[in-house]
Amino acid sequence: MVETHNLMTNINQSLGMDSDPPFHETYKTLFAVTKPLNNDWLAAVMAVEELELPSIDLTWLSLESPEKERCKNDIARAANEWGFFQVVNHGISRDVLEKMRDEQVKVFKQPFQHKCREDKFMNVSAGSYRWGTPTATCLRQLSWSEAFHIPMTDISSLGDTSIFSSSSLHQFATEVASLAQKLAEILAEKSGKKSTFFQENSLPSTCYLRLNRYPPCPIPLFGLMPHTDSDFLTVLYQDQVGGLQLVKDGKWVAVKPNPEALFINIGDLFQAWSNDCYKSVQHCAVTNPTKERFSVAYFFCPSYDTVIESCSGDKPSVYRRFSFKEYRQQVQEDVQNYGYKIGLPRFLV
Ligand SMILES: C=C1C[C@]23C[C@@]1(O)CC[C@H]2[C@@]12CC[C@H](O)[C@@](C)(C(=O)O1)[C@H]2[C@@H]3C(=O)O
Ligand SMILES: O=C(O)CCC(=O)C(=O)O
Ligand SMILES: [Fe+2]
Repeated sequence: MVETHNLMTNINQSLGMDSDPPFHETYKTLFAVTKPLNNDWLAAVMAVEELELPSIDLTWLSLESPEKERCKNDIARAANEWGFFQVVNHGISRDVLEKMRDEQVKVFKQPFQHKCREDKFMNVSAGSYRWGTPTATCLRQLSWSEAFHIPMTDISSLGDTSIFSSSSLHQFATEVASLAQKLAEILAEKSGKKSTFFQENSLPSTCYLRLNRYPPCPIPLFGLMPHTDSDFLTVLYQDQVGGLQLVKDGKWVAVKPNPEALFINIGDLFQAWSNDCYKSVQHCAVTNPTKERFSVAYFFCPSYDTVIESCSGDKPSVYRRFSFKEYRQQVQEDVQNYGYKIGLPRFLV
């Protein structure tokens, strides 16, 4: 592993690729102590079956026909059985998606030192650029990726001094936000909850975009550690490379990429609010040995003081009442204290 590390460092330096975060240098001791081929988890990560997620054609939603109701039912069923699905004919044009991707590629190509700057150059809140896992004590705990967390409020105020082109991000974020809202309302209606809840409680200030880049990695690692999302739902726009995996019926499966689709997953808040009707499933990203991979996630969140009441019909509440603020704080505290998120089990009745 030490040789691989040296080789990669030399290649990167000779090609002048100083946009990559210094993964090899920073984690060289972890590379030195891990024997990848003997690790079951590495083998498991690589040897999973590739599946196509349930695909839902949103064209039907704009037609007043029996198919509209069938489409809504398909969305609810996928959220219940998989917690994940893909949508096609989602109404976001190829042009908007391509501009977003071009922007993302351009921003990550900036020299590493620039990406770390927290001034007008990036013009996003401090701490929005992250890479690797500072607390990792073995390769298994390392996320081999870099990311920008951009709150929606920052997107609307990006100025000309920022490296981000505000129009590409703004247009993408606005359209994805309205898609998220539409899907959330359908899911609320189908689980017997109030569908106006999201108009009342979702504020752009808490929603955010996460721009992910997964550099190629010589050995199989997590690009993003297994986790569930802490929001209501997430819309993911990913490229063709593949690497997203999720748990289905207790087994890790790989998601087949689809350039025509956006990928939707249920977050913890929806699982709690729907009283376990919809599933917030564990997912992760794995690295590719030769190709870099890009994805953008939009996290649909309510305002911090929104109270999540877990109830549906006659079924007793699975979770106690909690506010989004309380949930976020608990997740942050757990990540800090234990290095991982505990999530919903903390809020069981
Ligand atoms: C170390 C961690 C930070 C994170 C929770 C986790 O245990 C693993 C994944 C991280 C992630 C990725 C998606 C979302 O941005 C996030 C808020 C989430 O729910 O899982 C973050 C968590 C975080 O930043 O606190
Ligand atoms: O990049 C991916 O495929 C997954 C990203 C993700 O899960 C996240 O950003 O929360
Ligand atoms: Fe996620």
